[in-house]
Amino acid sequence: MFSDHLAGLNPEQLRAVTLGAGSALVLAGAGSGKTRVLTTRIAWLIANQRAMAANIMAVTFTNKAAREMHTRLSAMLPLNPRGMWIGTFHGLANRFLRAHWRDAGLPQTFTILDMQDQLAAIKRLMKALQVSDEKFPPRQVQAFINNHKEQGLRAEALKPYDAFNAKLTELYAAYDAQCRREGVVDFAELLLRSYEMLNSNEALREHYRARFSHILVDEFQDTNKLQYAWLCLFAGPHASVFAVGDDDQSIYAFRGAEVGNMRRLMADFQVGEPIKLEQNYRSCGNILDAANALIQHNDGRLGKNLWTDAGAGEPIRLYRGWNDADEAQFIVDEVRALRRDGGALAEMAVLYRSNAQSRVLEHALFQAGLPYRVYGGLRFFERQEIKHALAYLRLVASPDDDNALLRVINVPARGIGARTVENLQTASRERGVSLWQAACGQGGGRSAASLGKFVLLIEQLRADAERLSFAQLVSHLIAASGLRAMYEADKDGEDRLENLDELISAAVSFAPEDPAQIIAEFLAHASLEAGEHQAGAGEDALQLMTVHAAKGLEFASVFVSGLEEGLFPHENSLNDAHGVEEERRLMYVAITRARQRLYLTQAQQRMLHGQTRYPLPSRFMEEIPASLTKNLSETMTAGLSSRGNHGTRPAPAAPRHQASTNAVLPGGWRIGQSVTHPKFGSGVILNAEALGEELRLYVNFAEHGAKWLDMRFAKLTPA
Ligand SMILES: Nc1ncnc2c1ncn2[C@@H]1O[C@H](COP(=O)(O)OP(=O)(O)OP(=O)(O)O)[C@@H](O)[C@H]1O
Ligand SMILES: [Mg+2]
Repeated sequence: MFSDHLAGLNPEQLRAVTLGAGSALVLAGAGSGKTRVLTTRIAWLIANQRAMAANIMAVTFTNKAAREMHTRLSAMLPLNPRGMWIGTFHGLANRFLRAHWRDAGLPQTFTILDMQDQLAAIKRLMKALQVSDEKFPPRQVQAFINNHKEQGLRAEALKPYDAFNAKLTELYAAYDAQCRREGVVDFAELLLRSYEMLNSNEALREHYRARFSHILVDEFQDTNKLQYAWLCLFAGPHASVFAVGDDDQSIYAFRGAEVGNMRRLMADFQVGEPIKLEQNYRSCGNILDAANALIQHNDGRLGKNLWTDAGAGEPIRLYRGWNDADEAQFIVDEVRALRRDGGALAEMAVLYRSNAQSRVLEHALFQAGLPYRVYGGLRFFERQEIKHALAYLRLVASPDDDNALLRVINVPARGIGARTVENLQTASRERGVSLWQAACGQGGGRSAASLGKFVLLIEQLRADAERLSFAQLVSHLIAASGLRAMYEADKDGEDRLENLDELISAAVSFAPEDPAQIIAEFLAHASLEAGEHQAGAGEDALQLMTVHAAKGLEFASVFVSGLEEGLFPHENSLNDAHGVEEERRLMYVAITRARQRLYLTQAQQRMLHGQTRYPLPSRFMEEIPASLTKNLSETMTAGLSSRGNHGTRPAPAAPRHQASTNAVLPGGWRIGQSVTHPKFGSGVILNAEALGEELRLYVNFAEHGAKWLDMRFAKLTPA
């Protein structure tokens, strides 16, 4: 019975799930059941004939979340998920453009450029236009283009205010022209193009407005301006928009997301009072108290209270390693212990602020033989060998795809040199045709022979595509292109071969919406997929990811690592209050991922971007009441056995808390060392910051209290 699914809900949740027609906003803290309410509402709408699957659009934040929603819905209802539009903004925009490729001015098999492809396309363009990449760093050009697209602004709409800006605008226009010529779209373009189409085509807009009577949006606080405008085009005046969000978890302001959209939604869709959910079902009391205490340091919150009846649970565990390897080793040891007690690795997550931090953690995990998966690192579909194979596939689908052609024209090496490629590019520019067409028209000459073979290879693959099944085609193309042989000949190619085989498996299990479009659909899937396809999926593995990637997820045990000033909060954020507040919301997201156990770890010495740093503990640590925590670095005794052997070994006789503070600083100073100052008298070094040649020591003087000293000037001597 469907009512069973309603039985476990609390009264506010039940009210939200069963609201009548009209729009609503659920504004509630982490773990209060927003996503659960949203999913249950979809099922309720269908089970009660308020809507049919085809009338529903649900926007989720990640592909993973979309899949989970599918799974939960299928469990609640006998349902064909196909009819329902559930996905990310990008995923849904892609679906829309596939259905209307002609009106969108796109080839039927248009391909999607991911961020790397886009950067490559920009570099290529700048080279052709002879624009200096020193004056105009390609990444900056890329950011310029994407930021404007995300605000819904085309190059023509911009009003350059100086010469530099004018050049960027010109590059933006030229880049868009190149994409149109090649029939490719980047991520931001998916949304902008579909937005423009719906905006200008009334018949189409009315068609969709008549169709989608219910539009549901998860993580609404992170929608940006264009996404909101996009939603408004799909949602006619009679649509019920059901949005759930949490202003305290808004973590994409840097990308243009606006909490202001909540106010806009309330005005545009006549939403009454937001529905509040106050019971947290995810985390134990200590964890929740820590999250509440932390977020109270932010100003201008909409304000919410969260409570739980789960009991206080365990204390939050703190650990301060004496360097980053020590911190990583601590995590490894704890993970092992949790596992011995029966915990599944998949229920444990290690979170970090920046991707660069994962390297040290990975190293420690690898040495310990603990299986792990990194989310949002190098994604499966971004691996070199996979991109090569996909480029061949893209050429089969549309040989005019210049990006794809350039990627593999000489991979594996087949004697087509840079000169030949330049000639091709010149010919293509002069004649206004794609590189492929230029290649087909190339006559005579020795280099033309190898080019001719390449053309033949692609033509042959295109013919093969007609008779082979999709999976056969992928397998055949990996062999016929020479990619397989190339990696077989490479003594380190084993992993890459495994990945290529994994690609074949992905092709075998891929289910297209429209079998006639399987290649294009698969390519789109590969561009949009967020890395859940890593080899070894299915194996129980520890989860590693950035805090951003952890949004909406939950785990029994969570380690938040690298809690140091400059790292978390990130140094780029420190100059303005808004920056620090956004970092604090990010910390709030991190803490609230944990159900039973939370660890907060940091290192006193860290190697980052090739520099050794001696960071201060993160201010966020101080914002968590000590009564909720237990400090493991201080209760640890002389042991040191498993963790003492990373880097400089601390003095063996020292108790743990001294050992862990025994890093040697520039100039031979040590944390914990006794010192004398001519004016302040005797004291102990508590902390240090090093920036290049500069060293600052934080010394606690017996008579004058703690002070920061700049060691370029301070006359400090060992006691
Ligand atoms: N009424 C309930 N009874 C029991 N468990 C519940 C109830 N409501 C939600 N939960 C559980 O609480 C956990 C958190 O729910 P959910 O993920 O929907 O929260 P959320 O508000 O979306 O969190 P976040 O803000 O992190 O996205 C889930 O495990 C969910 O199944
Ligand atoms: Mg959620």
